[in-house]
Amino acid sequence: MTDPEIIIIGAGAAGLLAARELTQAGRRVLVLEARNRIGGRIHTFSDGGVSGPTEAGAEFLHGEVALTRQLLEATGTPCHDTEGLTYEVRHGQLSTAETFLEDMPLLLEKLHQLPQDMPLAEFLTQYFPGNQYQELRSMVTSFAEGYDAADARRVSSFALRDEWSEGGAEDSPRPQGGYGLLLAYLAREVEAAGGQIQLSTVVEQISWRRGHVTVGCNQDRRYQAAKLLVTLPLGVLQAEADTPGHVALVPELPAYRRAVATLGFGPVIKIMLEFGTAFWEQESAAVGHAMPELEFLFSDAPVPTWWTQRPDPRPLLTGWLAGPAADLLRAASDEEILEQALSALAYLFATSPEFLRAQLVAQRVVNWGADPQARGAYAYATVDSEQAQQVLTTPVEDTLFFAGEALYSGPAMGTVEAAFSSGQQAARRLLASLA
Ligand SMILES: Cc1cc2nc3c(=O)[nH]c(=O)nc-3n(C[C@H](O)[C@H](O)[C@H](O)COP(=O)(O)OP(=O)(O)OC[C@H]3O[C@@H](n4cnc5c(N)ncnc54)[C@H](O)[C@@H]3O)c2cc1C
Ligand SMILES: NC(=O)Cc1c[nH]c2ccccc12
Repeated sequence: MTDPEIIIIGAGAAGLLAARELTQAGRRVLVLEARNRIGGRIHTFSDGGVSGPTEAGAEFLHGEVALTRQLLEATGTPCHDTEGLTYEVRHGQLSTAETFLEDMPLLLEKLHQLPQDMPLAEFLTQYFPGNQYQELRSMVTSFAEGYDAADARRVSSFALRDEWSEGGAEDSPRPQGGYGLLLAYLAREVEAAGGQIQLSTVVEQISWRRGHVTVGCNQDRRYQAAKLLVTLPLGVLQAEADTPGHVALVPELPAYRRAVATLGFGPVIKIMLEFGTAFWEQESAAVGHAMPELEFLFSDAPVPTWWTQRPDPRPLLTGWLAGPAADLLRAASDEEILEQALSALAYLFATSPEFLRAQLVAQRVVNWGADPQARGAYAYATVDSEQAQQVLTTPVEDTLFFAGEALYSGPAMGTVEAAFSSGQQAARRLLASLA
């Protein structure tokens, strides 16, 4: 390719959607991607002994997802609702969960009366004080930490109010065959329109002036263009100099870095365990707690959340640890995490880690907080998010543009749809600046 007009950093959902928009508008585009694969926080894998496509990152569709649905249609990918029973284990007691939180109506009522936004932890101490509400405070905090990967001391109460008013996680369809299919399709479209996607290219430095950028990468490679779209994950933009993943800006953009620090970005550890059989379906000599038709399992175990692939009968259990609890394990080895996961499962199913190990066919631990190209899983709103997003979505001198799930200001920040939508918006702004 002759020199590109536009460089895009990152071949995730935001970067690839933007690249398609720009190449199809006739622009010369070069996408630089650090990893040896496309997709970023979408990673559908089939290796390592699993019996089918398995999601290491994004897995579910959240709410209205117009752009995602268009891509599902274009690729002929059907979507399956999850189905089955939700169980709960607390203090060693197994039950089927009727409702997530009995006091949800009361919680929502207080949230809707709240005149001014504040972090969740502050809201709970102020509006639900004392011993009487101890259980409520702890359940609500665990939910925000465990689902939104948020720190309760920072996450916006208004954002949670809006999320919970919409019914939360009840419907969780999945693309059959995985999200990876959509990203592979986008990459094909980009290449068909003349765009280039270059893998294993780690951007280390962005030097810029109005109308010109030089991007310095590993192996002393340099690329130049008139405009740059940065889709680096928020965690990478938050990384300080001399920490893994850091990308230098020359000259620096202090107001942008401050905005980046204002937004929340939480870690997730996902543990995929495939077994010889779905041993949880019936009670046996080895398994004290059977959970027939298990879909979701919520608990007080150190790895608290688990799910199956129902309606797909594959004997795969996915463990999920997020927020401050995942933060504590950022530096832990995968083997340590696997051990914790197996001992959590032993408690939950009233069995032994040895029994579980003997049943294990394939395993994978993905510690997103420890990944230098992500440094976390997804963004959450803080009290000052809106202003910060306004700063970050304003192009710098019509030369530097930013996109990514964290910059999407609609109701589903932190999702694949948010990333697609933010990529599309940034591409359109960029095109307008070229007109
Ligand atoms: C465990 C997990 C579960 C999730 N579950 C869901 C879910 O169920 N549903 C949902 O909708 N969303 C989910 N999400 C969120 C969703 O995956 C993200 O919001 C979305 O994929 C982000 O896309 P993006 O393009 O903004 O960022 P990314 O996908 O992170 O793309 C950025 C790209 O930049 C690259 N990069 C980083 N550093 C450099 C560098 N120095 N040089 C060059 N390239 C670099 C990265 O490798 C990456 O490919 C989940 C995320 C995680 C981690
Ligand atoms: N299991 C999930 O879908 C987690 C998730 C991804 N992005 C989010 C945004 C908000 C809340 C949860 C999520």
